[in-house]
Amino acid sequence: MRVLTPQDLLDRAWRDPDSAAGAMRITEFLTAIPAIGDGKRDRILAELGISPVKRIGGLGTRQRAALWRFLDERWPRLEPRHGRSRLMVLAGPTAVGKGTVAARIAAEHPEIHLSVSATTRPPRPGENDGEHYFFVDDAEFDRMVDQGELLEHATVHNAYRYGTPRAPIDTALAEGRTVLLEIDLQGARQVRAAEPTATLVFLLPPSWDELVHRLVGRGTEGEEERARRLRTAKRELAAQGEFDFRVVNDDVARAAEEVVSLAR
Ligand SMILES: Nc1ncnc2c1ncn2[C@@H]1O[C@H](COP(=O)(O)OP(=O)(O)OP(=O)(O)O)[C@@H](O)[C@H]1O
Ligand SMILES: Nc1nc2c(ncn2[C@@H]2O[C@H](COP(=O)(O)O)[C@@H](O)[C@H]2O)c(=O)[nH]1
Repeated sequence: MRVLTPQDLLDRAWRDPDSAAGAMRITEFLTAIPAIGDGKRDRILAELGISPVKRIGGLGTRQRAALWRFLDERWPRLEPRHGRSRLMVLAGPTAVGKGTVAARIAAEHPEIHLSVSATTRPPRPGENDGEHYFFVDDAEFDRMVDQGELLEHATVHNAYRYGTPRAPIDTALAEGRTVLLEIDLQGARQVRAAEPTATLVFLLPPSWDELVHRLVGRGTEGEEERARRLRTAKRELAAQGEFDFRVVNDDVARAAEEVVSLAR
C-alpha cells in the first residue's frame, strides 16, 4: 500500500473541510512531517504568512497555494494526487485570457513549467521567438510532425498550425514539475487521448459580450479573423463539459491562483 503523503492529507482536507483532516491545526500538520520540529514549524508559518491558529480546511486560496508550493519544493518527487499526472491543459475560447492567465502563473510560480508551442503563425509585435512561441515555417512544422517531436498539434481557427514540443515536457515531468499547456480544444482532446490522467481546465469568460470586448480590445486581428475566431469560440464553449474543471477569468490574479490550486 502507498504511504500517505502530506499532500494526500491536504487533498483530503480541502475536498472535505469538515473531515478530521480539515479540522487539523496547521501546527499539528507540520510537526507530523518528519524533520519539522516546533522551531522550524514557526519559521515555515511566518514564511508562508499563515497564522498558527488556522485549521487546514480553513486556509484561503493563496495560503493553500503557498503551502502546496512549499511541500512540492521540498518533496518534489512525491506521487501526484489521485493517479493524476502533473500534466495540465488550459484551454478556452479565443481572447478569454488563456495567454494572460498562463503568463501570470509562469511569473508567480516559476516551479511550474509553461510549455512553449511551435506555430506557423507570424509573430505579433512584441512576441519573441522561443519565448512566446517557436515561430517556424510549414516545412519545419512538417519535419517536427514527421519526427514525432510534437505531443499534439492542430490547425487552429482554420488558419495556422500549432503544436506542443514533446521533449521539454518530458524533461520537466521527469524532474517532478507540473507542466502547463495553453492550447486549443483539438489539442486538449489529443492530450486526453495520449495521457488520460492529465488535468484539463477550461477557462470561461464572465459573459459572451465580455469575450467579444476582449478580442476587439486586444486589437491584434482584423475583422475577418475576429469573426473566424468567434465562430470557433462558439464550438469551443459548447465542449466545456469535456473538461475536468471550469474557471471563470473575471480577474487574472484570482483565475491564475484557482488554476494553480487545481494543479495541486
Ligand atoms: N481577467 C481579465 N479581465 C480583463 N481583460 C482581460 C482579462 N484577462 C485577459 N484580458 C485581456 O483580454 C485580451 C485577450 O487575452 P489573451 O490574449 O490572453 O487571450 P487568449 O485566450 O490567449 O486568446 P487567443 O486564444 O486568441 O490567443 C487581452 O487584451 C488581455 O489583456
Ligand atoms: N493545439 C494547440 N493549440 C495551441 C498551441 N499553442 C497555442 N494554441 C492555441 O492557438 C490559439 C491561437 O493562439 P494565438 O497565439 O494565435 O492567439 C489559442 O487558442 C491557443 O491556445 C499548441 O501548441 N497546440
